[in-house]
Amino acid sequence: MTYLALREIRKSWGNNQALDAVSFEAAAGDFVALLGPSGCGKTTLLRIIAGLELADSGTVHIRQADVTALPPSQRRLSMVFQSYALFPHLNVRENLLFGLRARGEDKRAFAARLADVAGLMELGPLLDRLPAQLSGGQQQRVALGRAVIANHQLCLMDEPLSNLDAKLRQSMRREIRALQRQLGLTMVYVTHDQTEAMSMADKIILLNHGRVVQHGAPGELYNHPADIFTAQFIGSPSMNIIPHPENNAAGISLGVRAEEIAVTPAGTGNIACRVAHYEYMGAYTLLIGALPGTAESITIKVAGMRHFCPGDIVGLSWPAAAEYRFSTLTGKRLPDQASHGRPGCGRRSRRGNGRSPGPGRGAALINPDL
Ligand SMILES: Nc1ncnc2c1ncn2[C@@H]1O[C@H](COP(=O)(O)OP(=O)(O)OP(=O)(O)O)[C@@H](O)[C@H]1O
Repeated sequence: MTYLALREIRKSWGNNQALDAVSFEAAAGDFVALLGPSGCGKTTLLRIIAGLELADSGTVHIRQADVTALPPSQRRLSMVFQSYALFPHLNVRENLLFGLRARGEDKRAFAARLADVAGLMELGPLLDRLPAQLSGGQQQRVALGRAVIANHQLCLMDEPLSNLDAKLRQSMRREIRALQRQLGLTMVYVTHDQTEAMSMADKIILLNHGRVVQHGAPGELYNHPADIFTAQFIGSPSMNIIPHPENNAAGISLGVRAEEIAVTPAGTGNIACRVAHYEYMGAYTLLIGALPGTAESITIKVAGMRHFCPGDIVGLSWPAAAEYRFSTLTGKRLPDQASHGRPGCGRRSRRGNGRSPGPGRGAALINPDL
């Protein structure tokens, strides 16, 4: 069942069009991530769903009802903000109960609901503390608890983890996802962090300049990016976009992910590159190379610890199935070549024979003028 539907939402601030005909739907129990770079309109969209901001045009439907004109209090949803928005002078217990009191809900049920949420969020021992006496992670948990205690099926979150350190962020991601599943919440989650969206969401709505660039399951965006923007926004490191090495391929840019490229001896592989530098990351090494005769650089991800000599020439090889072709002019992805294109296939089927460091498409493409 469609739980949330946005239709053709537009919003401008003066001359600045923050949202341009944004539409999407979320089914009951879906975890939807609104993803995109800073300023693309994510928070504005979330606030419009919540009723904290009014759209210039377009409609918001929740549970099949048009709520576009309803105030936030009548939309039956909860929201978690980046800043946590806890009341500093209220202890954890009172922060958790604040919304229930404000809505005049039945006091006889408070104790049981408080006990449930305190248990679920492991807040029991902290109920008498003020927010200032909590760590960032604990404050975050109170903010989540406040959303959960409201017992609304639709939950909106605006970059809820951005104030936490990397390790805590990772564990909170799992907690939020587990909580969302356990309670069957329909979640709309704003983030600019593609890793967060990839690891948590059932569906990603990727925005840029107030428009939906592409939407779909994480694997869909990763394996079948519609354009260069999606290709480079999804995945880490970003997909390499390089000039097509074949002379007769003017107007075509080639996309290859760093993890699909193997380093081969100079004079072999698909293209040659000059080692610029490398970064050892523990489980893998990132090699950053310069493509001779161009201003382009290329990033290669190789397993384990590897050493390279800056200035050295190496070959780079990748399976044909790992290549994406884009129009240099429009940035749109071009249809896969018949030899290896399998539209609609998942990640595994897109790939060829993995990372074979063999000669690839070969010697004809190697630029010997280094
Ligand atoms: N109250 C406002 N008044 C004027 N312009 C605004 C207002 N709120 C947002 N904007 C503008 O609308 C655009 C979208 O902003 P929004 O906060 O929705 O982006 P965002 O994707 O959430 O960005 P970030 O990730 O940096 O929070 C931006 O250009 C922003 O400057």
